[in-house]
Amino acid sequence: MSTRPVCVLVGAPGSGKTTVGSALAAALGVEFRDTDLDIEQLAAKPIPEIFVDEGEDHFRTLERAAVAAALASHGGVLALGGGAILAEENRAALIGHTVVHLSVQLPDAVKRVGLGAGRPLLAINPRATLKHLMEQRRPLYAEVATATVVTDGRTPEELAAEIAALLKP
Ligand SMILES: Nc1ncnc2c1ncn2[C@@H]1O[C@H](COP(=O)(O)OP(=O)(O)OP(=O)(O)O)[C@@H](O)[C@H]1O
Ligand SMILES: O=C(O)C1=C[C@@H](O)[C@@H](O)[C@H](O)C1
Ligand SMILES: [Mg+2]
Repeated sequence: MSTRPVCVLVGAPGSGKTTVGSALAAALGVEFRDTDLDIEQLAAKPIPEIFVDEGEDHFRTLERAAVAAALASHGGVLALGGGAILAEENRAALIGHTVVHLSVQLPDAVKRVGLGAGRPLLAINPRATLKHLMEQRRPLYAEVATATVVTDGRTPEELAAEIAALLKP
């Protein structure tokens, strides 16, 4: 039998995929994996450096490979990068998986992301760029999601408990 994630988390930057995903994995007693971290380990450098040195297209190529590998081999909670759903190949690969969309509105996303360093796509005019990214991607998150959890004003622990309850058969 092939291994598949118990849950895949998707959502905008700052939606809490990494934070809630770690808490959810701990609550379920399974491993947490994050394709952003997989890519950084494979490239042996942080994502902002990949964007600067090789460009976004190269990052997206690494990301498609990381998503396919993780979906095929990870049995725990899997967080995808915020832009992974842009690739049709990734959206198709998610069909048949349990995919939770962590939804967030702009005010909470801005508070959480902080509009500082570390997110290369938000380097210029961060608030307007984040707003645009979120509007462009909202239908794509909805397309792949089997459930949507509203995260605004809620703690990562509350959200992890809610998702754990959703996953119960
Ligand atoms: N529900 C929440 N309430 C308050 N703060 C949160 C919540 N979820 C995440 N945060 C905080 O927001 C910041 C961003 O969270 P996180 O890195 O988990 O987002 P992400 O969805 O993984 O983003 P990215 O797409 O950039 O990987 C972190 O500092 C985290 O502690
Ligand atoms: O929203 C995005 O496109 C990104 C989000 C992060 O998770 C990283 O995957 C990277 O910074 C790109
Ligand atoms: Mg993350």
